[in-house]
Amino acid sequence: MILLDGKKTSSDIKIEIAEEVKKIKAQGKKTPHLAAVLVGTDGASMTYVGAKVKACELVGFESTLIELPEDTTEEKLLNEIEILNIDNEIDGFIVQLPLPKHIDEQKVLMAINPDKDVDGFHPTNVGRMTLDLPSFIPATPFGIMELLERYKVETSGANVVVIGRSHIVGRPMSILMSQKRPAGDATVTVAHSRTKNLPEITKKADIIIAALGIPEFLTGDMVKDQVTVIDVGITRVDDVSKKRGYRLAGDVHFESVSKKASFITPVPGGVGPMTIAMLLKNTLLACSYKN
Ligand SMILES: Nc1nc2c(c(=O)[nH]1)N[C@@H](CN(C=O)c1ccc(C(=O)N[C@@H](CCC(=O)O)C(=O)O)cc1)CN2
Repeated sequence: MILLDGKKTSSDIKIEIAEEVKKIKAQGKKTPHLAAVLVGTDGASMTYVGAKVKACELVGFESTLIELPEDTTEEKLLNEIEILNIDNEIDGFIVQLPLPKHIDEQKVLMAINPDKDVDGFHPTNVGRMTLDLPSFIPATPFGIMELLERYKVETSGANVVVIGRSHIVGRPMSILMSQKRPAGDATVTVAHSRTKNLPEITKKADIIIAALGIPEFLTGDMVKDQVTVIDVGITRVDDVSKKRGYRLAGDVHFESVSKKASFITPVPGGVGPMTIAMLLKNTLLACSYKN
């Protein structure tokens, strides 16, 4: 079993990006600048936005963090987005999800200028990606594709099962893996909460992408030997034996599945860090349009 090491791979990518930034600065060109908008004080969201800001510092990007209170109105948030849309210093920005329930997420994401939408969530970028046109690819799917490619996992003609159909992971993954691209050309099945006899489907999969947000849902008896498993899930499960009072669990029961898998991502240290690295790659691309 080979571990698809997202922590090491994301570090390699950040080193590559840092080298690119040094060249950009040496040429007197604009330094990439990423902004992040955080609404509220959800612990996980604060961790992830903090990691994005720290990653920017590491590679030499400029970064701006806008923190708004939990009770921020939708109108106030939309105003902040419009300010970022017209600020030429900002190359790309993200609005950290999830948003508080009183705010319409889709309306907020559609307010982001597609040319600055480094999350790749705007319908324009989703449409462009679907039509094989240059676009920002959502960071988590982008990171999964990069992992599969760098570890040379065979995907052409493979039976891929994507479990979960979210707009930010499952849906784009199903599109990307079916496209003619490195780590693509697969035959894709999208499973979800309404899928019947899921174990019969997963047992036939060469590659499984688990992105449904149910801790340790996928177990060893649900997969075949030599399967490749990508665990997108990350749930904080109470665990008093841990310093932080919780442990991180993926959607995959690692102990039983890793006994059968040929490749598997760990949680933590798999897809998560890749999400951060690929967001930086999207920001570098956004900035390149100006340089
Ligand atoms: N605007 C966005 N919101 C959210 C996105 C996104 O891509 N754009 N994705 C997720 C959260 N996410 C990025 O924001 C994210 C999740 C996990 C990690 C990560 O590195 N996890 C570590 C463990 C971190 C911890 O200690 O909890 C790991 O898996 O090793 C990075 C980014 C939802 N929101």
